[in-house]
Amino acid sequence: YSLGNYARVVGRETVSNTSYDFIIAGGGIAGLTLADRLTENPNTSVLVVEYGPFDQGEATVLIPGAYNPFPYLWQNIFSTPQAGLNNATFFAPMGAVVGGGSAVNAMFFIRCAKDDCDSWESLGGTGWGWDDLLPYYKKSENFTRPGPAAARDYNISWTDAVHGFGGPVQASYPPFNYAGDKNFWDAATAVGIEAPKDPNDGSAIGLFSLLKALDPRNETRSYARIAHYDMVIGSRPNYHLLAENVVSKVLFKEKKAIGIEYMSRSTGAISNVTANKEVIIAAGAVHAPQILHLSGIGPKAYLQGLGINTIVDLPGVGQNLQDHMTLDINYSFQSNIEPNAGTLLSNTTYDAEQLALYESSRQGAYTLTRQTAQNFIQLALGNATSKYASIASLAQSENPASFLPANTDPTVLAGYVAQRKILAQKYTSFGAPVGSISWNTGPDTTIYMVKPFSRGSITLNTTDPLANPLIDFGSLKDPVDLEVVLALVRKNRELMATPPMQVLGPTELSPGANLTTDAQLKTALRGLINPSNAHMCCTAAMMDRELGGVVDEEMKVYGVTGLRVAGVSVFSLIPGSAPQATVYGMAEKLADTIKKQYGIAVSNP
Ligand SMILES: Cc1cc2nc3c(=O)[nH]c(=O)nc-3n(C[C@H](O)[C@H](O)[C@H](O)COP(=O)(O)OP(=O)(O)OC[C@H]3O[C@@H](n4cnc5c(N)ncnc54)[C@H](O)[C@@H]3O)c2cc1C
Repeated sequence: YSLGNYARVVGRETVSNTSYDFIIAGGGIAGLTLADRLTENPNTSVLVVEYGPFDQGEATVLIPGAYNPFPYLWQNIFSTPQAGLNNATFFAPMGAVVGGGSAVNAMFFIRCAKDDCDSWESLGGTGWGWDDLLPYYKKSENFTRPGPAAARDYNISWTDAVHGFGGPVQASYPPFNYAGDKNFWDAATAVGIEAPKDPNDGSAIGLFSLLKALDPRNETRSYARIAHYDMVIGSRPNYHLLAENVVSKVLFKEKKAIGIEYMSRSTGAISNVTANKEVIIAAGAVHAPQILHLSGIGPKAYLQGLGINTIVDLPGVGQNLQDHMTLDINYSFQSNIEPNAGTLLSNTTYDAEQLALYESSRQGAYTLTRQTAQNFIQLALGNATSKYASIASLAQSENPASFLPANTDPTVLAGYVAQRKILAQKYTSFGAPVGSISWNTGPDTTIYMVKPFSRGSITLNTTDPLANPLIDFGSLKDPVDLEVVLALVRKNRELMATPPMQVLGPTELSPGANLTTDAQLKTALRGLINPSNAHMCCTAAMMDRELGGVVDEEMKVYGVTGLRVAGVSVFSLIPGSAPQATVYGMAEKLADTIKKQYGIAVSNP
C-alpha cells in the first residue's frame, strides 16, 4: 500500500483537538462498515478507536494457504474453568487489529438461514428478519461466479438473484480443491444429505462448497480493513482512525452519551473526545459488554459492588453469551488420496511447489484456507438423528432457571425461556442448522454444534480497562447440548462408513473407534470439545427490555440516548452459520437507519 492509504490515520494529538459526529469503539467488521458508510457524506465526521494495530500486509493475513491468525489475536485471554468440560480453561480467539475478526478469520462467508434471522424478530429485533436483511447482504457483497470448470469439478451451484455484484466485500470460490473432497461429497449424498441450489439463499442447510471472503483478482483475503477503509480513505478527510488505543468508557451528561474516554496502550495516557451525535460500541462480544459495564450500564447491584456509578440498571449486559462448539475427530488412513489438506504440512516439496504456483498464477492449494477443504455440511437436527424429537422433548422438560445462576434477574430468565421455546422448535423443524460437519481431506474432521441451549456470560474481573474480562462460555451446562454433539458424532461415523470414504481406509483415532456406547462417548467428549469456534456473540442482545435485552430494534441502548451497540454482540440467538457475512449485512442496514435518523443522504441498498 502507498502512504496515501494511511493519510487519515490520526494520532492522539489530533483526536484530542477534534470533536466528531460519531465515535466508534472498535474497528472491526461492524465498526469499519459503519465508519465507511457514514463518512460517504463529507459533512459527517467519524472517529474509530481501535485497540489493535494495522496489519502490515503479511502473507499470514492475505494468503489463504499461509493463514495464521495468532499474531493478530488478543493475547493471553482465556475462559474461566468450564465445569461441563472437565474444568479446563480455553483460549478465546478474537481479532485485535484494524479489521477485527475479518483480518484473522478463516474467510468462510455464509449467510444465516432465513429461519434464524426471522427468530430475531420474534424476540424484539423487528426489521431484522431475512427479507429485511437480504438487500443488505447483497449491498455488502461483490459476488464472483466460479468458472465453468470449477463449478463442474467442485459441485458449486448458486443463484445470481440472491447475490450482490457491486458491494465492497469480495466473495468468491477458490479455484482449487483436493480430490478427496469428492469422496466426502459422495459420502454425504450416499446418506441422503441434499445439496441446495445456493446455501446463501436463506436455506443454509445441506451439502455445499464454501463461499469465501476472497478477492478473485489475486486470491487474497477480502476484509473490512481493505473494503471499508483502504478503498475509501483517500477521499475521506472526515474519516479518522486511531489505532492501538483502548476505549475505556463512554462519557455521559445525565443520560446522554457525549463522548468517550480512551487510553494509549503504549503510554497509558488517558484522554477524552466528544461525540456531537452518537457513540457506537462495535467492540465484539467480549469487549462490548466490558465497555458498557465500565461505563455504568449493567446490573445495578453488580456495578455497585465494583464501585461503578450506575447510569442504567440493565441486567442483560454481558449475559446470553453463545458460541459454536467445535470437536475435532482425528483419523489415520490406509489409502487416502494425496495431496490432501495434510500434505502442505507433511511434504515440504509439495508445499514449496504450491507456494510457487500461487505466486506465479494464483492457483493451487494456497488459494484454500490452510488446513481446510471446501465441502461443508450444515444439518438440521432431524437430518443428523432420528432422535431429534426426543432431544427436543428433553429440552422442554427441563427447568430453564436451573441453568442460570441463582441470582439471575427475572427479565434475563424470561428472555432465556423465550429463546428456549424457539430453540426447541428449531430442533424439530428442518429450517435451521443445528450442527455442521466438514472433513479437511486429511487427518481431521471438524464437528460444529451451532444451536446450544447453554448460556455463558462476560463479567468484569477488575475495573482496569486493559484487564481481560471473565469469559464463561457455560458450555454443556444444559445436557441437551451434549446429546446433540453425540448425534453429530454418530452421523459423522455414518458418513465415514459409506463406500466412498471406506475406500480410503479411515480409522478413527479420536475420540476412538473403540468407544461405542453413548456413555463412553459422552465421557470422552467432555474432554475433547472446544467451547469456542471464535463465533462468540449475543452479549448485548437486541431483544425486548422485558426479555433482558440491551438494545432496541435500532440498536440503541435502553435507558440512555446517543449510544448504540453494533456487531455480533447484538445477535439474540446465535445463527447456525459463521457470522461475518451477517455482521457486514447488519452494519450496512444500521448505517442506513442512522443516516435516516439524522437526515444524512442515504444510498439505496
Ligand atoms: C480466528 C477466527 C476465525 C474466524 N473464522 C470465521 C469465518 O471463517 N467465518 C465467519 O463468518 N466468521 C469467522 N470468525 C468470526 C468473525 O470474524 C466475527 O464474528 C466478526 O469479526 C465479529 O464482527 P464484529 O464487528 O462484531 O467484531 P470484530 O470484528 O471482532 O471487531 C471488534 C474490534 O473491536 C476492537 N476492540 C475491542 N475492545 C476494544 C476497546 N475497548 N477499544 C477499542 N477497540 C476495541 C477489537 O480489537 C476488534 O478489532 C472468526 C473469528 C476468529 C477470531
